[in-house]
Amino acid sequence: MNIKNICCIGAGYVGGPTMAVIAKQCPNIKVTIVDINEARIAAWNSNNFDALPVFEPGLAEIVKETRGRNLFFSTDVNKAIDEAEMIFISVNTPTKTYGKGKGMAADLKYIELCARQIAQVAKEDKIVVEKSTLPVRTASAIKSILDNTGNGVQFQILSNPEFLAEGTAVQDLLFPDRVLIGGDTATNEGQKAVQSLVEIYTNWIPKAQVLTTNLWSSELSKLTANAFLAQRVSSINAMSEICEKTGADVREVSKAIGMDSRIGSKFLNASVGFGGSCFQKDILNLVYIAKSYGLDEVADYWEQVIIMNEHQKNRFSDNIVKTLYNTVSGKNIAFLGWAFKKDTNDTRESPAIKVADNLLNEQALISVFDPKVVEERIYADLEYLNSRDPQENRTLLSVKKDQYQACHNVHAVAILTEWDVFKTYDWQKIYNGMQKPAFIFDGRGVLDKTLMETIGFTYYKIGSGN
Ligand SMILES: NC(=O)C1=CN([C@@H]2O[C@H](COP(=O)(O)OP(=O)(O)OC[C@H]3O[C@@H](n4cnc5c(N)ncnc54)[C@H](O)[C@@H]3O)[C@@H](O)[C@H]2O)C=CC1
Ligand SMILES: O=C(O)[C@H]1O[C@H](OP(=O)(O)OP(=O)(O)OC[C@H]2O[C@@H](n3ccc(=O)[nH]c3=O)[C@H](O)[C@@H]2O)[C@H](O)[C@@H](O)[C@@H]1O
Repeated sequence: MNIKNICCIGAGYVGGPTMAVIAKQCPNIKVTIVDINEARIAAWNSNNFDALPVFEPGLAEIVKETRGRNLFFSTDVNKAIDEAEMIFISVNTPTKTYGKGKGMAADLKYIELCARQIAQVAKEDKIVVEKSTLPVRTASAIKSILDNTGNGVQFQILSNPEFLAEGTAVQDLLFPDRVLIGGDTATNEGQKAVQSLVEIYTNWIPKAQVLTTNLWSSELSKLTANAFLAQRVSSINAMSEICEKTGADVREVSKAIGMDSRIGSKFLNASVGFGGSCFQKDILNLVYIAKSYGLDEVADYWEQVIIMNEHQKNRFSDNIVKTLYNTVSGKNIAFLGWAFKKDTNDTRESPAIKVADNLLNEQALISVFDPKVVEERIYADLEYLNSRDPQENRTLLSVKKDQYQACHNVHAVAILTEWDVFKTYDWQKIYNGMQKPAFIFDGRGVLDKTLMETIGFTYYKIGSGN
């Protein structure tokens, strides 16, 4: 089946970039991205390309090229569903904050609402594609909702999880390691639906990299990939603590083990902890699934990845307090970076939030500078934790327009995100403006130790034992 009209429900970090790249690579397909969030759609439609809702290198150029040609953003969800032959569901699937599975299971209410809306609106056969990350076997729940409308419309469900990482989304979408498509292997219709999605991707991706599986393998592979990636970060972070006690350097250890081709060199950067909207959520979801099948040892094994990550964030703030003579009350600490990684404005589950919260509990005064994150986002992140009165957050923490303002007169600088630009700052100037002794706590290992110590800083680098 030659697809000509696609719709994507959810104009977020995944829906926006993913569909923009499909529109770019398939000029003959009309792609409409819909969302109930009017402000988000207005921002996608804005002519201020610096203010698109998602900042990703290269994305604004693609939106400029395709928007109005074959890429459209709209709040008219029903119309887009009605017109599309293939509907991607790319809505959020956060950790449940209520009821059964609270704090662990994925909240599928947005997915279910989409399925019900598709069921209600569709008058012709449709292919429904799970783009969101979902618990294994969700496709059967979606199918059950869609098949019980009684209007005779036939639906095929595909699983097509997204593996892009933020900050490199466009490159990841243009040159993915693989694309995964799961479908119904038992019927011809199921396999035809799989092929129609394969045909879309093979417009720019070599066929050998488009992998097809059954639905459940596809759904579970996404959770598995994120669990393995997060596990690597927790594993190297665990080693970073041993390095600090023993005089080893975690960067040397990473290099040494990464040269073993069985281990590989990627994803071995020790850090103040992993963040992002998905690693924690997806592992918690995996833990919940394992528990629900009575697989307690499996659940405990994966839960340890999260426990280690929490420990890494807490030990970073504990170390700041301990080094600053066991109290930070009334002391000024600059945060460079708030995003959960470089090259994104996304702050979801950023380790900076937890580290700030810990230090605010100790009555520190924090000034933050991040090249891409806006002030209100930072306050919203803190307010979400509900640790103190929102006004108190605004009194204790201020957001600065540049790095020199943020670091002026502070006792310590903490680096929370690995923005490349931090390396280019005039660190002598920063040192001159600070209280002495001047401390740097480099939670991402981005600065040069020798240079910092020559300037006069007392410099702590995560995972460095000397
Ligand atoms: N953020 C990332 O880098 C990645 C995320 N994922 C997965 O993709 C999914 C989406 O994630 P994000 O794009 O980050 O979420 P997001 O929160 O940025 O975007 C989701 C959008 O869906 C909209 N939405 C929710 N319910 C809707 C409905 N019924 N009708 C219309 N719009 C609706 C929301 O208003 C929101 O704009 C999640 O399952 C996530 O786990 C997968 C790979 C990467
Ligand atoms: O499902 C998702 O949402 C996505 O989750 C991650 O992508 P993302 O969270 O955008 O970014 P990563 O590059 O994976 O970084 C996640 C966190 O781990 C940290 N990290 C990563 C690598 C590393 O070596 N060390 C480290 O601390 C990063 O700083 C960041 O806080 C996966 O890499 C994507 O494949 C997946 O699609």
